[in-house]
Amino acid sequence: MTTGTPAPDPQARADGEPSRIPVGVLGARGRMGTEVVKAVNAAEDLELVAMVDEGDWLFNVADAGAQVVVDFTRPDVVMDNIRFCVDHDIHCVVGTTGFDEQRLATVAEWLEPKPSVGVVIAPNFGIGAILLMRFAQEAARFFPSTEIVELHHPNKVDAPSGTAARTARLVAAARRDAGLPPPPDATTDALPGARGADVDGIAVHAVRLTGLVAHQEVLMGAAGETLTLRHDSYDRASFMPGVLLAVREVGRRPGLTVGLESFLGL
Ligand SMILES: NC(=O)C1=CN([C@@H]2O[C@H](COP(=O)(O)OP(=O)(O)OC[C@H]3O[C@@H](n4cnc5c(N)ncnc54)[C@H](OP(=O)(O)O)[C@@H]3O)[C@@H](O)[C@H]2O)C=CC1
Ligand SMILES: O=C(O)C1=N[C@H](C(=O)O)C[C@H](O)C1
Repeated sequence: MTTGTPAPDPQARADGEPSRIPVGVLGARGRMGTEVVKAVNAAEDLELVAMVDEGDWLFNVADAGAQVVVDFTRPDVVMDNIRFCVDHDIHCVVGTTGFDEQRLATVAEWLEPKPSVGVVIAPNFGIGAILLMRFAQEAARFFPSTEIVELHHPNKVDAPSGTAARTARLVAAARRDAGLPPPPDATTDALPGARGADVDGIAVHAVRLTGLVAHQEVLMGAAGETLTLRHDSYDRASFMPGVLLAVREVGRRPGLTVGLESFLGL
């Protein structure tokens, strides 16, 4: 340990005031973007410097000096946004869904020549949802049957949800690690779609319903018993503590981080 005068903070302001992290928001007029703008404005250590929506000039975030960009846009545009930010040495916190292994590998490749840039991609910033994924992973090996039901507001563009897809992959991996065979619940005669989508061998069912926000159940079954894990986001405010944590931490986590688990010490 060294003693004496601490090294100067490269972000410290000349007037001695604590510096604030300049943040840009992509998808700023959307359901999530609106909430992020409010949360950033309310945080004393963050400064909203750019709001970009469809049709706006993406260069605004670079021109405004954003050090961190938060992206809640759409699966079909998010890759271009990340590419732009990485190229301009801007850290990214990405909540937009639609990431498969191939997309994640592409982002990791873009980051290779940029050793100081961090990108966090998390399908869900809700603490309860992250814990549900962890609990499902833990329980997976004890139950031969597992299915997932995700329930969302009717304006959601993608199905199944990014959270459900990641939960299915995590559960499937835990089952494989434990040597479990695929769930034994095949149906010989089903209308197409009735048994949900197959994500890594796990059936995922998507409900869209006016009145809902974001909800997920993981159902597990063994002889004579079931376990149901459920999480409910009743308000998009539920995602904000996780988003702000990622904004504050991403600069200290270069490279690609998938999921917020490691930021929570999980
Ligand atoms: N990780 C998490 O915790 C969460 C993730 N999500 C995910 O976030 C994403 C957004 O969800 P939500 O806010 O409900 O969706 P919205 O449709 O309400 O918001 C998306 C916004 O992005 C805008 N947009 C479209 N293209 C661009 C672009 N090229 N540049 C900048 N902005 C653009 C849209 O504009 P326009 O409407 O004009 O097209 C819209 O304002 C989804 O993928 C969703 O699944 C949602 C909740 C939590
Ligand atoms: O679109 C949404 O609303 C949500 N999207 C994310 C997902 O697809 O998992 C997270 C949350 O479920 C809300």
